[in-house]
Amino acid sequence: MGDFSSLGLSDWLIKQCKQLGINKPTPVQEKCMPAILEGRDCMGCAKTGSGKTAAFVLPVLQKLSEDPYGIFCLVLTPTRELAYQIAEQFRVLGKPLGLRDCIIVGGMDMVSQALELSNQPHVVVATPGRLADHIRSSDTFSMSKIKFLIMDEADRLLEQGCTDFTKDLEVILGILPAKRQTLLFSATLTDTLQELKTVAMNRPFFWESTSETRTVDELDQRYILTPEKVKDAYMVHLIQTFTDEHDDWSIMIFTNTCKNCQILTMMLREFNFPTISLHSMMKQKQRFANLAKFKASVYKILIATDVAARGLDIPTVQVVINHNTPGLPKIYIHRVGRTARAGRNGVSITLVTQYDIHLVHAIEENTQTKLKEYPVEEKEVLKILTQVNVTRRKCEIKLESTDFDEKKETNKRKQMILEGKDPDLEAKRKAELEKIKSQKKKFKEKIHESIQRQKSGQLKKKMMKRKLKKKKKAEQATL
Ligand SMILES: Nc1ncnc2c1ncn2[C@@H]1O[C@H](COP(=O)(O)OP(=O)(O)OP(=O)(O)O)[C@@H](O)[C@H]1O
Repeated sequence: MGDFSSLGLSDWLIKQCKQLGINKPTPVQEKCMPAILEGRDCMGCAKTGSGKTAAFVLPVLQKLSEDPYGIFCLVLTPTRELAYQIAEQFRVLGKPLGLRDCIIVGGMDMVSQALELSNQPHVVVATPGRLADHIRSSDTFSMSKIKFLIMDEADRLLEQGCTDFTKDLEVILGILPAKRQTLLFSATLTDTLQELKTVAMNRPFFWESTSETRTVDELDQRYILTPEKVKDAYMVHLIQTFTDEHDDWSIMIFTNTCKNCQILTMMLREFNFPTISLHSMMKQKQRFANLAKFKASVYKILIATDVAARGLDIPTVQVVINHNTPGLPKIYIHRVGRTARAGRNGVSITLVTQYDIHLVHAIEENTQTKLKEYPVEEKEVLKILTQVNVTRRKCEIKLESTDFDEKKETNKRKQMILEGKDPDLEAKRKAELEKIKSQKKKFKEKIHESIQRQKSGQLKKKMMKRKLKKKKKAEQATL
């Protein structure tokens, strides 16, 4: 493996890297940085925690130092927390340049963001929705001269998931110059390669790590097969065991919904575990504050939805627990990738119900890794089962008495308004659709009934005929 200077990095940047303990380039850095410094587009696909951020930050800073101006580089990323983390890397590594960065994410004050944008920062790190809002509503900044467009977690940005960035990306790409370098990075690029190629067209250099497996070797991947009703007890037992055995540990727990995230947090607090949550129904400031407290080990357990599944780099995380089995292998790869980063060891434990076994098979096939069973003293789990389930129910009742569901409804309405939809009209449409669906269902049931009736009528007739035939035969025989 070469060193940073043989890749073309300047001494001042190498010195900055050393200060952060970055001494030798990782493979993704070694392969992608020369191509980027050469002026090529680049798509880098490397495992979680393998240093993809520095693979694009370092060459951008090198180029910026040769010709500094604003706005030089735009980084797009799917989550707000990740935007802050990337901006921090730029700021720390680019300190000697007096780098000015600007973070444009939802949930924060739009006016001060607009002001920062108009001051021509060198680097803008943004989530697509908020940046597109600024482009639509203001003409006080220009991105027509940017040299670099970077899409971190590029596959997530380009896929049409529950948060669809397509429209916002169209707006953003519309104001960027055609002559630019586009850099795309993720641990799971290959699934969306074709879409990505349409964004990066300048002789793109594509690099993917050659390893057969898609997760890191340092990660011990485990599962526990459990009935749905015993899941929480297993989780509490696991946390208790980790607490007893380790002083210096932190755990990330992933769950499927904001509500579940909230309930599990309340429940673990009832058991006196230092727990904090992160999900999209929280106020943005609270999200940042909770993440900061977790990073600083004030709280040792973070319960999150998939909003925290990608990119977050928290070296103290030794354990990831999947409270639900992720429906997609890609999501699994990112979730478990929050531990065992940069050569460290880590454990992931996925709670699997009988209905999720096919999902585990899909994960194993995709990652080319076999998950091993995590040994647990079942007796110990059963001892706490009733207490855990009663506590959960108590927390559910407590949450129901708050305005959590109402807030969810309000958030949904807000989202619709932002998407240019009328929530009342949408509700009416939904109700009409439901009506049509139920009418169709009734109609189908009626048809089914009448066919059944016809069939049974025909059957009766056949039976009658058979009876008559038999009777005739019997009469003829007696004659
Ligand atoms: N060359 C290096 N040597 C040692 N550590 C490094 C090196 N490059 C980066 N790191 C450190 O490795 C950690 C993980 O890096 P980074 O967050 O960039 O991973 P990533 O590949 O983007 O992961 P993910 O796919 O989860 O987003 C960071 O703490 C970073 O400082």
